[in-house]
Amino acid sequence: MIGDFSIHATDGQARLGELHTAHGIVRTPAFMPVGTVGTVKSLCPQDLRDAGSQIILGNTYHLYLRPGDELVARRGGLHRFMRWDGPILTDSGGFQVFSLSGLRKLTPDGVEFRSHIDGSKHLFTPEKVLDIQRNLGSDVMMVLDECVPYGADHAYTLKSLDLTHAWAARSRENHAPGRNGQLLFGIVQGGFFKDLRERSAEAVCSMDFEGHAIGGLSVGESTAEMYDLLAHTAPLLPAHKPRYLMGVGKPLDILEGIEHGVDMFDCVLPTRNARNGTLYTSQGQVNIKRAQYREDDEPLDPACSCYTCRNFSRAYLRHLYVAKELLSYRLNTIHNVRFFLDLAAGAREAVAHGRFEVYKARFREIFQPAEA
Ligand SMILES: Cc1ccc(CCc2c3nc[nH]c3cc3c(=O)[nH]c(N)nc23)cc1
Ligand SMILES: [Zn+2]
Repeated sequence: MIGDFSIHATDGQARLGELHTAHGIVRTPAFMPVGTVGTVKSLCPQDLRDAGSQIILGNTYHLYLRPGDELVARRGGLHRFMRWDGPILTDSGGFQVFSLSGLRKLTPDGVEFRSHIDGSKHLFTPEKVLDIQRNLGSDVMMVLDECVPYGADHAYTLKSLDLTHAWAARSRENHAPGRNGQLLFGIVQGGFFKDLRERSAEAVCSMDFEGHAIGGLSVGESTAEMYDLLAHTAPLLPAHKPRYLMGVGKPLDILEGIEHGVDMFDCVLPTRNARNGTLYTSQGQVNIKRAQYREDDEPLDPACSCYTCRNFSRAYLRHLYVAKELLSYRLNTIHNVRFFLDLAAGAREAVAHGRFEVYKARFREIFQPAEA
């Protein structure tokens, strides 16, 4: 049934699961490529399918401002508009307001902000952002929350929880479980305070959401801080529902999350870094602009079977990047998205066979080789 989450194997806290959505089953642990204005930059839907994408992220904030969620609804919803027939998860937009919009104001009713496109004034309330996500036709919707800025003190973070929890309750009230097959996930906040993380998990996980996200991480903190709060917070979320770690992360961060029982991940790294020539391979990171690749006939990653690695040399990829050719974006993004999707697919395989620890250790060797 839509919304069902079943666990098929476990390996320590790591689990192999399946989330049933209106547009298909998501096998977890899953990596979700980040789409912004109705596209995963430079990729077409077929590229996404070829790379193994199951579920992609759509951006509520951007689509609301342009072309408008009501226009998308009139065009049949985001799936039809962008020709992606798999599951789509959309964020509530509050986080994007704080990272993109200049003028914004937090009020008990919602977030007031000015469009970064034309300066027009807008108000995101818990109910409004659900109307937008319903218009987009998202399969998994997120509640409006306040992502507390890194470094906020205990008092501010505590006060912010009152708002975030009140908004979560209003969101659940506004969208009944199973409505139109669109799932609603709650978001746990609490900053970097373990007592507030417990308080938020207690409050949010008692509101009968179909899944729970860990918010407020990947906001500029150190890896050690992120891992510490992750280890503390993940087990507080009910094990029988999907756990989504928002905005995470680098390959090793995703594996750390899986080890602690997280099921869903999103990160802009594969797409953003593809555009600045930072490529992820089975031999570590490759900065394709480096002179050492000028005459390198080898594929970017001999262990990768993506279109880019099957057809082009590092020399050609470097040339495209240096020449600022549009094809550079596309070939680099095809590879990086495939790398992150293969990382998740390999993790599912490893958990299924009780070999996750070895799998994680292999990647640590690649991306964080032990000091020689
Ligand atoms: C299209 C899209 C882009 C990005 C996201 C996740 C964006 C994101 C975070 N990214 C890094 N850290 C993050 C924390 C939060 C958070 O606490 N709350 C919300 N609602 N989103 C977050 C979702 C969808
Ligand atoms: Zn490749």
